[in-house]
Amino acid sequence: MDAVGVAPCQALTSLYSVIKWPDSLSEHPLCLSASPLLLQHPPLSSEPPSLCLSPSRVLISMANLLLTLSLWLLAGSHFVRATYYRHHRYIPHFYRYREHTANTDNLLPDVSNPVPEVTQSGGSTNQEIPEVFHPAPESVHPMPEVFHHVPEVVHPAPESYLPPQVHHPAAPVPPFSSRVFYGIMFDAGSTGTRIHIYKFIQKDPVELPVLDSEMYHAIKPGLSEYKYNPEEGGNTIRQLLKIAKKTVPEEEWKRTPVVLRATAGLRLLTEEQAEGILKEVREVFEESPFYVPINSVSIMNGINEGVLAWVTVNFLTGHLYSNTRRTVGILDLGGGSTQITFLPKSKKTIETAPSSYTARFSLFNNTYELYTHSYLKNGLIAARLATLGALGADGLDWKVFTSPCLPKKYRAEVTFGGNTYKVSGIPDGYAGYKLCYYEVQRVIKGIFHQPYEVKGTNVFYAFSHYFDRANETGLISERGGTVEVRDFKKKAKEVCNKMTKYRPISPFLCMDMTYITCLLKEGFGFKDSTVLHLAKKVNNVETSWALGATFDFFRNFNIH
Ligand SMILES: Nc1nc2c(ncn2[C@@H]2O[C@H](COP(=O)(O)OP(=O)(O)O)[C@@H](O)[C@H]2O)c(=O)[nH]1
Repeated sequence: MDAVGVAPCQALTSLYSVIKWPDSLSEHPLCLSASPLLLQHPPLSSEPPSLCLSPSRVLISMANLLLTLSLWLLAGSHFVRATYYRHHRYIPHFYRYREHTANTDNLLPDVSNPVPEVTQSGGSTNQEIPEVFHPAPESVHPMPEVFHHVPEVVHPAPESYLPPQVHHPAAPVPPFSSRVFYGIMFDAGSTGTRIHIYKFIQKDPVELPVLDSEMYHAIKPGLSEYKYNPEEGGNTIRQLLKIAKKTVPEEEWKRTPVVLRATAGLRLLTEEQAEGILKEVREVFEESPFYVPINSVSIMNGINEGVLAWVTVNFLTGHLYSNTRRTVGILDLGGGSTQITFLPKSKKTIETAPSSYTARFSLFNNTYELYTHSYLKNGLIAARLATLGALGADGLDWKVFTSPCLPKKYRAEVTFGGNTYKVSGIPDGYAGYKLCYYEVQRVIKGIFHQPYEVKGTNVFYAFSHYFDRANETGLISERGGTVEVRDFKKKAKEVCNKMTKYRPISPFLCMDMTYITCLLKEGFGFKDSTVLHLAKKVNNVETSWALGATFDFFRNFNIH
């Protein structure tokens, strides 16, 4: 024992000499039986294989043991600390360590943190609704909460996608485990009601969902035709909901929002008539198995109609959130109203526009100020009636409205907005492009504002009736294409001067093509050489405000 345990402590004897041990301990030796293991070792002395120490030696040994232990502990702690700093001396590790501490304590990010706003808004506003859309290029929008990658199916372009803020706290929350969710948007237009069922995929819980596909179906006539019979109108919605039930898997119904936005058709009705229809739609929605959010059924204003169509088209063409901020303008020719929307390159465009012709909204952390306007009663069908002098002439059931834009022998009844009008060509008079142009001019002149920039290099996408008429007259195929404004004029002349040939397509073709020509040239002020991209779909998704409205539902763009 001396050699093994006590000897190393000899140097510390002076330390122990100051300790006064109790007398009793100094009189009785303490014995520890040697374990079998110890017995295997050769004895260090001739003493028996047990360890007996006098009390004073026991005390000294215990003190030595304690001292040895504390020395080892002291050395150990120095070693550990030295190892820790060696390991964490690199700045990134150090910061990581600090961040971890902050998170553990549930602290808010430091005020000086360069990204707290995004982090906070992403965290608080998007808890309930999935942000639908794109991945932004990292260099520009590193915050995943804000943007999304463009769905591959829909967007071959590398640009990113949208993300507004959620203003629907009551909406159901797809859990992160769910990889697919849906949104149903009804477009209640003046000439028909359409259902758009969007399927989104949450590919990664960190990334924002992406648009996977769209199911589209249309039904005629529009809800405004049911102003005297809202229940019948409700039945058209029921029919379209059946398609939704077939498209959306049953287990998703309860959390799939169903929304309807009405446009010009309902805007043109009296408040009472429109409300009667909307109330009926709400009831139909309530009896459906889908999620019915607050404000799920309403009339959309013209500004939103233009802006949300712009969002759709720029999303589908990959222009949203691109580094260049290059975007395309949109031209939408509905039945009751027509919209023009674009992002001006020149400040003068906004400065010279009436204040109600501009709209601001936020998207991808950017604020856009667009030139946008919706001309009510200047949609293609409303314009037909206006050209004939029939629009608003309710109660004149006996009157036949005539026009040189119609085939001379044509006679028919036309229904729009729940009213029926008798129309005809001029049997003994003249018909043709020039006379027709003169007639349609009256519907446009003095009404349209020509934006400062429209004669410039902006690229415009035109759809709805622009597409339909260009397709019917052979200007473009079903797949779409580009035309110059002068192509509409050329084709209008041809159609008007050969009315018999084109009558089977539509007796209104001359009037429609002439109206489109006049609208583009004298209404908006486009040059003959302006190139228009005509598209019904882009990447298999309908070019309509409906997709933009779905995004706006999930994340409020705050359009104002
Ligand atoms: N393919 C397609 N065409 C549409 C869609 N929405 C509107 N349209 C076209 O636009 C035309 C008139 O739109 P409508 O909504 O009735 O007119 P509005 O009420 O004045 O906006 C329709 O006849 C269609 O040709 C859509 O989602 N897909």
